[in-house]
Order: sequence, then structure tokens, then C-alpha cells
Amino acid sequence: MQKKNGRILAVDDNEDILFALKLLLKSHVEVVKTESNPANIENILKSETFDVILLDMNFTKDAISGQEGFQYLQKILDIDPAAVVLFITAYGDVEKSVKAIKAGATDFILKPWQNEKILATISSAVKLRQSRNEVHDLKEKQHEMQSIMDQPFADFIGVSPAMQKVFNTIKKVAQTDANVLILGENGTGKELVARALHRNSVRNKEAFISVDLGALSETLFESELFGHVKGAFTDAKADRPGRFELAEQGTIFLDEIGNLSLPFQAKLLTVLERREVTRVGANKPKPIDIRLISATNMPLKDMAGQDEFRMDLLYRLNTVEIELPPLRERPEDIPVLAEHFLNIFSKKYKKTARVGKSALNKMLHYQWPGNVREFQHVLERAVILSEGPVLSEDDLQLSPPKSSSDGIELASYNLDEVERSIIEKVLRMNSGNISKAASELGLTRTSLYRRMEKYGL
Ligand SMILES: Nc1ncnc2c1ncn2[C@@H]1O[C@H](COP(=O)(O)OP(=O)(O)OP(=O)(O)O)[C@@H](O)[C@H]1O
Repeated sequence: MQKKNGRILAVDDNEDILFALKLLLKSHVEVVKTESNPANIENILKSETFDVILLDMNFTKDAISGQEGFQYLQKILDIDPAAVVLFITAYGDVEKSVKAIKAGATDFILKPWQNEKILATISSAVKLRQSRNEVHDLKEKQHEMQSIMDQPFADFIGVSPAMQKVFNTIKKVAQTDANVLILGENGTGKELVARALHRNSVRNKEAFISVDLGALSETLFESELFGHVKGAFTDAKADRPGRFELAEQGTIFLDEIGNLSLPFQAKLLTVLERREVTRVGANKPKPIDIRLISATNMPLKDMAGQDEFRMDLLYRLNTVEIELPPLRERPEDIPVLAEHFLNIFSKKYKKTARVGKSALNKMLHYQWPGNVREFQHVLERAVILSEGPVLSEDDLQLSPPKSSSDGIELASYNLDEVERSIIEKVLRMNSGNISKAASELGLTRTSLYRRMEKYGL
């Protein structure tokens, strides 16, 4: 403990012990408060917060059972379930320490203590508390961000029979803990389904943690998902929980699961089977309680048939499957989606905007390769550029697949080759700017990267 770190409360009926603790700790921690009467613990904790509480096990004269300590421990945990409590006792033995830790204590200190040892134990206890606080803060931030993100697009729009079926399935499975696999092209609303499942589940007070597996490099995969301990690798400057731990008691959404390499599929399967994660560099696994939702735009079943995706993992993921059809297959949704987005963008840009007949016709005949995401962008652009209150077909800047007269030489009509040529051209037109190219193509940056990798661009 070089820098003074931590707020400590020491509770012991022996004033000499308290004095010795104060003397030892005061040059190492920020605050040391001592208390000889355990009955005051409740009041103290209601007005002040501490990182670590050192608690005697026996208060009544001649008592050795430790029962009193256990009762006060319970009281502390009732007030602050994340409290870090270290028991101090002269009568400690292995059995009692195991019992104390099972009851929620973090560690055990034996009297008489060695200064070095007690300082080291307190220092790790302070760190533990601080990382618990960090997880708590992150969860709160996540809640806040989620409610902000949910505001404008909380409405999940769809009147087509296909979307009604999706809504029904969400209603049926949200309350269960079943693993859900969401399938659909890019931009069809897979993440919206995942959020709707979480919002309508019993876990909705806890975090919804989304992980884009397509954007995780191989080197980051394990530490992002499972966390790491300090020193596990060069950049591991401090202990850090992974996404699974952050999603504790909540929902984890693994997007682009089809992108997972076979070795990582095996690792994920082990975590899901054992329901525990081990931080990189740690040797003790931690149990996890999460609801798993995953999504992909890739044909997982075909991939499993070709040994590109593990069949056993697929069966873990798809207890329930929800398939989102592409927008071009549900034209009934186009007028309602248009109204929905125009409402949002008219407010945002302080302009009146309605869809004219010719514009609607154009929307209904377009293929929407980027689905609702592309639809949303097209309408936003139209509202910004429109000159009158009624959007005409000219206000909708659609990018239909270019023909060879537009400058793309199509060597064949093979879809992969056509896709490759279009991506190549759009990248060139945007001077290699991935964000701009992705937006023009109606794709996420990740999806574009994936396609570039596939075509070796
Ligand atoms: N039915 C819908 N109603 C309202 N908004 C929608 C609907 N479907 C999609 N959107 C909007 O379209 C955008 C893309 O949706 P989302 O991110 O859920 O798609 P996705 O399938 O997860 O995409 P990707 O596969 O690229 O990650 C979001 O802004 C979302 O709010």
C-alpha cells in the first residue's frame, strides 16, 4: 500500500486492539474509524460508507463461538450487500473461516497478526470493494444509457403477419429464461428484439450487456468476455470484470455469433455448459447467472452442416428461434415505419414531412438491402433535403445495385461477385472511409469489415 487508499471501519470490544489497528493503518489508508460497541454499526453505516469493515467475532466476555460476529455480519450485509467484511479473531480455525466466508465475509484475520500480512489482506480487500463499486457504477450507467437509447426507438413497429408473429413469440418467451437465437439480415431489428426480450423479462432491473462478437479481435475475445486479473498480460494494469460478469443477473446479447472462430465456439460452449467464467490469469472460476440471447445474419444451420459452426453450441443457443424477415418481404410495414420515422425526424429537424404517393410507391418497389436501418437513413436524409412538406420520389435517395453502365463491370451475375464489385466501388468512391462506405451500403461497420475480409479487400 504505497498510496493511502481505502476507508476502513474496525469494530472490536477491545480498545487495545482498536488502538493498535489505528496506529498501523493510519499511514496506509485514507480513513480508519474505530468502534468498540457493535450495536452502533447500523447507525455508522447509515451515515458513512467504508470500503472494508474489520469485525471481531466475539464481543461478550469469554465467548468463543463467533455467533455474535455472524449476526453482525448479517446486519452489515443487509444494509450493504456489497460490503467487504474481514473477520478478526483470536480463536479462528479453518472450520470457522470457511463458515465465515460462506456467510458472506471476504476473508479472515487471526490475532495476533503480522503487520505485513494484515496490510496485504486489507489492501486486496479495498481493491475488491473498489472493483465491486466499479461494476455497480457500470451497471447504473448501462441502465441510464439504455433508457436514453430506448426512448426514441422504443417503439418496435410492425403490422405485417410476420412481425405480429415475432411480437407474439417475444411475449411468450420474454418471461422465461430460455436462450433465444435471433436470425435475420443486417438492419432487420435483431438488437431491438433482444432489448424487447430483456425489457419484458424478470431481469429487466439488471443490465443488458451487448457484445458485438464481429468487432472483437481474437486477442481481446477472452479478456472482454471473461475479464482478467491484474498482470495477466502486459496491458492488464488492474483486475477487470468481463461482459459475462457485468451481465450478472441480467441479459447478455451476443451479436454476430456466426463470426465466432471454432476455438472460441468451444470456449463459449464450456462457459454456457458450466455456467461459470474464469478471468484470464485467474485460477478460480466464478459462477454466472445470465440470460443468453444471440443473433446472426449467417445461416448457422448450414454452417453447422459444413462443420463451420458447432452443432452442440447451436443447440445451446437456439432453444427458441426468432426469425426477422427482410423488409422487402413485408411491404405492409413500410407505410407504418415511414410514419414512425417521419414523426421522429420531423421533430428532430423541426420540419413537417409526409410521404407522397410517388415516394411510397418507390419505397414499396425498392429491395432495401440494408433493411430498416437503410430505410431509416433514407428517410432522415429525405427530411433534411426536402423542400416542401410532402416527400416526393426524388427526395428518396436510394442506391439500387449499380449496373455496368454505372461504372461497375459485372464479370458475372454471381451474387458474391456482384456484392464484391459494389463494395469495392463504394469504398473507392468514399476514398476508403469505412464509416461512410458502410452507411452508403446500409451496413454496420462490422458487417462491412466482415465482407471486406471475405472478399479479401
Ligand atoms: N420494426 C422496427 N421498428 C422500428 N425501428 C426499427 C425496426 N427494426 C429496426 N429498426 C431500427 O433499425 C435500426 C437497425 O436495427 P437493429 O440494430 O436492431 O438491427 P440488427 O438486425 O441488429 O442489425 P445488425 O445485424 O446490422 O446488427 C435501429 O435503429 C432500429 O431501431
